[in-house]
Amino acid sequence: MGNKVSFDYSRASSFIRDDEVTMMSKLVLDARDLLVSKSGAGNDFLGWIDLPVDYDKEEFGRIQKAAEKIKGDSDVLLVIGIGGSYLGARAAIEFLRHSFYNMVSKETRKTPEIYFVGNSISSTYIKDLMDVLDGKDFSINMISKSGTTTEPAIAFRVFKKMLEDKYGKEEASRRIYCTTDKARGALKNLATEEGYESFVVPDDVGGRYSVLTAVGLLPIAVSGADIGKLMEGAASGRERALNCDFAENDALKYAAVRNILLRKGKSVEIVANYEPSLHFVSEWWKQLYGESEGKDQKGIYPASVDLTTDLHSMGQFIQDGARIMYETVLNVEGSRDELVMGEEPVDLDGLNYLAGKTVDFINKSAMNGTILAHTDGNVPNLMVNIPEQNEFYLGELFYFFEFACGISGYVLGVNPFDQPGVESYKRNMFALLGKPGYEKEREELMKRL
Ligand SMILES: O=P(O)(O)OC[C@H]1O[C@](O)(CO)[C@@H](O)[C@@H]1O
Repeated sequence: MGNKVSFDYSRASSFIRDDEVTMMSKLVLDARDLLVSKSGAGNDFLGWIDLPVDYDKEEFGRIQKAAEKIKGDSDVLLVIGIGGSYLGARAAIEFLRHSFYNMVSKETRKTPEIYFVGNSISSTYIKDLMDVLDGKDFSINMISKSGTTTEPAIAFRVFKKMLEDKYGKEEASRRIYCTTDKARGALKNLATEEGYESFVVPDDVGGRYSVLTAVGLLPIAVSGADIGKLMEGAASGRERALNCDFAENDALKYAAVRNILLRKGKSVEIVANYEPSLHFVSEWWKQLYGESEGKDQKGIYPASVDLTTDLHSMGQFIQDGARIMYETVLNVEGSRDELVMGEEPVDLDGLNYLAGKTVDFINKSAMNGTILAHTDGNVPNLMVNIPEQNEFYLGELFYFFEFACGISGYVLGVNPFDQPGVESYKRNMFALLGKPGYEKEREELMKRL
């Protein structure tokens, strides 16, 4: 087991020549210069680069205090947000805490149940969540950088009313925590007006790069995870990303290799995990790379599978379908818990050959067998090794992917820090909903429906 998050592309060596890596390393090093000198496209949004070492300590303390208050007075925390305003927190909590976090008893867990809402527009989901809250003390962390996103705003209106009906306006206002812009937006205005405790999404940190701000840190702290260790891990990832030469720099190597593969026609990257608790790390990663690189009719389509689960569904396509993808395995080297297979006196299920083996050994054998099978099926394999599931390594992992993403976007020739494409659906939705100011668009769209 290693002692850091690391990247290994040795199993893709039959698809990538050393001289290709040497050539690409020059582009990648230029991209790093562009990024750290803050002279490239999107340079208003590079606050995440130094966050692990240069964050607001006063606010960090307030986050920890707020988390303690929520732990003390709430059975449930609702986290309202969408995209970068929820995926990092959800990824971290699922990665770090019990697989059945909300279901284990409060005595064992010692922290509130945590539910995520405002990441869809489903009335069924909202109503069902209201049932879950029945009779429980709860608080809300409303997270929106812009403060105007429709999905979380709808959920907030519903649950704010529920909170006010239950506790009265004054106590409700002490149970609402807003994470938003420091000065602008409807949510900031509301927070100021109602006196909600507020945390800041810095101007120069975009949503998908915001997990190490209050956006991620407050819910993660409420779950009982150590946010100090998370920042330490990110600082270690930053140190290596900024200062190591190419040969020792995993983030640069990952950015280089994925651009080499793209230029060979591999336009889909499938991130694969073998631990269900990494499902939302993949979801977080998909937003990071999808919004950063998918523009100007370019980019690698970021996809994900949970294995071995999806070997029984998507496995067929990966092994044998159109050869458009490469696979990046998130390999947790040391499993958190050990389970040894027992021996049965009569071997009716035919599993006695596994007696005495750990379930993790079986999982790793499935992983290694799959990697070789997929490689034989012409799917280049990349590995991101994670020594174990703790806060430190998660911090390193977040930073590794964020840094590599900025570099990779520059090598691709796009601005990795904007997302102009996400406005189109919003324009149409507002027009169809009859939002003032969208009358002309509405007329046009109605003719097409
Ligand atoms: O935090 P906000 O402003 O509500 O945005 C949420 C998400 O919506 C997007 O702006 C896309 O519409 C993402 O980039 C962002 O993470």
